[in-house]
Amino acid sequence: MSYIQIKNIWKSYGDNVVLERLNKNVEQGEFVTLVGASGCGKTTFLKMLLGVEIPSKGSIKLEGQPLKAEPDGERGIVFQRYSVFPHLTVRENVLVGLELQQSRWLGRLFGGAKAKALLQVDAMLDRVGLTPAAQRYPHELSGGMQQRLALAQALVAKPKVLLLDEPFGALDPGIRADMHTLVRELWQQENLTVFMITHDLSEAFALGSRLWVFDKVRHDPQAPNAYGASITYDLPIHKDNHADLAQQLDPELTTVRKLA
Ligand SMILES: Nc1ncnc2c1ncn2[C@@H]1O[C@H](COP(=O)(O)OP(=O)(O)OP(=O)(O)O)[C@@H](O)[C@H]1O
Repeated sequence: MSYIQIKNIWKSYGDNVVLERLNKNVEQGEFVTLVGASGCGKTTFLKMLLGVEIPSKGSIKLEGQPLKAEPDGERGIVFQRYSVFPHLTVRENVLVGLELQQSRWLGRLFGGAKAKALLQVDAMLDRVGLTPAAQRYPHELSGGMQQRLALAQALVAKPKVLLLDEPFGALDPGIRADMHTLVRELWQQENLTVFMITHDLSEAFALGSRLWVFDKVRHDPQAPNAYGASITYDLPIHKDNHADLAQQLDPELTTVRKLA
């Protein structure tokens, strides 16, 4: 049995069919990179994996169990546009990641539980290199530091699945390279299963172990919303096949570039 089983997923909003006929199995520890034209439903797919969107049809199973209809500690997410609590320090923001998981109803931890949580928070800040900035507020951080904080917040609750929605899209190339190294380390050390949306194919090749291209296979010019996107390519990524992949993906590459 595969770790994640995606069976005949469809997603519509009213008459707008966004995704159709998604059927995939993913094993634990895979790093799946998702590319496709803007608006084709990649974020919607990630939200279904997170549990904040429900498929219109079909099922997603994690370790054989249907996904819970709301996010839980099993899955952590990082968005491109970072959204943390501006009035909380870096350390407090990461603590929130644990409090939301461990104290569902109260949303706060106290006493011994809080002291224990803070040890985890400090260890996580150390992993992402933010210990010196622990007492700073988000507006005092650079873009790269903000994304490190977003990663720390998503990972502190020890999720098994990490969902990344263009997490590095707004970063300068040098900072991006640092973030790639960090994400690779965290992926390998924590044995995470990762899904990452990107508009940058070289980033997809550099980080992923598998590439999915989302695209529409059916079009009706009279009714552009009648058909959704499917996964049209599912390709293994190896260190030495990037050039071959780029060649195979030429039409998509153009689309992705045009719309990025
Ligand atoms: N809550 C919603 N209600 C109605 N329509 C929605 C909702 N969320 C997304 N959509 C629609 O679903 C389609 C897919 O959106 P989505 O954000 O998943 O695309 P995407 O591939 O991630 O795009 P991008 O690459 O630009 O981020 C769009 O047409 C969008 O307008």
